[in-house]
Amino acid sequence: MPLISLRNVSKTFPPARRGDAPVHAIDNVSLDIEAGEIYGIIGYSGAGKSTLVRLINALEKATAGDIVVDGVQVTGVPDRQLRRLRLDIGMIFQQFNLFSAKTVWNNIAYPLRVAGRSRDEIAARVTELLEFVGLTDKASNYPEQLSGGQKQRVGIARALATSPKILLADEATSALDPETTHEVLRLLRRVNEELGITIVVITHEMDVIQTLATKVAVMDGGRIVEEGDVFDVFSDPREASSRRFVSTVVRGIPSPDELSALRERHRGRIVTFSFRDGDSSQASVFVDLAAAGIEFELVYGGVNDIRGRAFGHLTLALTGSESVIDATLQYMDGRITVKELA
Ligand SMILES: Nc1ncnc2c1ncn2[C@@H]1O[C@H](COP(=O)(O)OP(=O)(O)OP(=O)(O)O)[C@@H](O)[C@H]1O
Repeated sequence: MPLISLRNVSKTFPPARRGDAPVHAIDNVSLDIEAGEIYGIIGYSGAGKSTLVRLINALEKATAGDIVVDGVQVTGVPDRQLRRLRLDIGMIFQQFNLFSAKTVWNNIAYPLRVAGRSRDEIAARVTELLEFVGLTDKASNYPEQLSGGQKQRVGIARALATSPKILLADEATSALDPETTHEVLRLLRRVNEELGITIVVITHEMDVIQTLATKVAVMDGGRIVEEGDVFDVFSDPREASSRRFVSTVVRGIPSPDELSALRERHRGRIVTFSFRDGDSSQASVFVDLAAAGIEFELVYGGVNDIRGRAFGHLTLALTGSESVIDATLQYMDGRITVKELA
């Protein structure tokens, strides 16, 4: 059974002013997230990502549909049961949301105090968490004395305090520079691998999904337009909005404008060779072309790696005898995908 399951869930906000239309923030979304996954939700601002997550931890009530988290029906449960459910779900935020007047220690201890744990229990747990996030020496510092990356590590420790099964990360790295982002992503991966916690990552940054997630859903206008294994969505995005996101981190097939710029700078026929894990190696492209005596120049594209699986689109300018090029491309097509750009 999935750890998080949404069936035909919708959330409509009433209009802000009389006469305005209601906002369909979530529109008939169905989604399953299995225990142990790192599940990415990507989409532009306003796509409905935060609302989706707020529905999962019951900060918002769905207008329609069913949400089940860890076997508990979230929709329509009494408040007492919701409090228990929320202990099962930790959350981290873009702006960290730490208590500025509390030390690092007290920030992390806070949810344990709220949950009524004993002093000894709190001391042992906070010590353990500080060690896990590498901030033992900062226990008595205040948030303003920390860097952004350190603040987010405190946020993660606080979110983990009550040993939740699920961690929701809402744009958790969007306020951080690229290097600090990678440090936080590495920590999140440890949270998943070492503690077995299921993570739902909301972001508009495709590279966060590429380095962290195992599964991804692409949201647009309150709907999930594409969903699947990160490798599949990155290597072969089917929907236009997924293709736009993927193109921010993967150089695919050149756009018409890029193609005319390439034609100005390069002689020959412009051909894209696309390959995915499991296809015969991309090295064979160069071997086959060289064997046929065709000259080639790599003009666009690259090879991508997602968790050890490779895919890419290599666009080459080919020069040589027309008939030899035709025959060679025909021979190569089928073994890998060959597309001559018009
Ligand atoms: N409390 C609310 N009342 C009215 N409308 C809301 C409310 N919360 C969200 N919305 C609307 O719902 C839509 C989805 O918003 P949401 O914040 O979920 O998107 P998002 O993908 O998380 O965007 P962002 O990345 O900017 O946070 C938007 O049109 C937003 O204006």
